[in-house]
Amino acid sequence: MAKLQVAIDLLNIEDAIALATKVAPYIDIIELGTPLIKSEGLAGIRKMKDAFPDKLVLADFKTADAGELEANMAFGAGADYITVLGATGDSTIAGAVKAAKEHGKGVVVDTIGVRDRVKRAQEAIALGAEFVELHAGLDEQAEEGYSVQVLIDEAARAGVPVSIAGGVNQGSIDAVRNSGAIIAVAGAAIYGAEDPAEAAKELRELAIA
Ligand SMILES: O=C([C@H](O)CO)[C@H](O)[C@H](O)COP(=O)(O)O
Repeated sequence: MAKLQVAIDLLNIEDAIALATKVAPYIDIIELGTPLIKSEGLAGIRKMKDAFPDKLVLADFKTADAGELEANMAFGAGADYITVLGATGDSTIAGAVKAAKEHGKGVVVDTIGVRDRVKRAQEAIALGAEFVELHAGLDEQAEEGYSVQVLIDEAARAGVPVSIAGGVNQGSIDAVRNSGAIIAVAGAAIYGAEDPAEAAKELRELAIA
């Protein structure tokens, strides 16, 4: 696996920066989760990028419309990546990709709510997305019978660059790596850990094992 991404689903940017400070040595991409962005806005993105100029910062906008406009907002605030929903129309993805090219940044297409994630991932890459996040969100994870294994199996079949997000932890990261995913995304496994730095270190070691 090439990279480890921490998804920060906290609501306060000071807490988020404090967490990122602890885990930064083990992390490649710092994600401001959707609730954090809704809480702190574009100023939160700017504060995070200013605190970590050498890290890639991902703004989890989950954009559903006005792709070019929202991507310009995220990149203008310092984000390196923006997420756009795969469930939305091709023109929204294409608009965000246009903005990304102008800024020298990247679009990540999030498969939340998409029925055929593999097919949509292939379409999103053809539209110019840098990679696709095969993602089961927090609500889907809470549904009975959910297992991250479904995403791992899809990553192995996708044939395009993907990350996996949706309950990735120390128990599953080995399989995530072997699936061919280029990025493992871990949220609760890090921010919910008693010792987030130790959790991130462990995930990093398992990710490159
Ligand atoms: O994107 C996420 C979710 O939609 C809330 O914003 C999570 O950050 C993502 O699912 C990763 O978090 P974990 O599932 O806790 O690893």
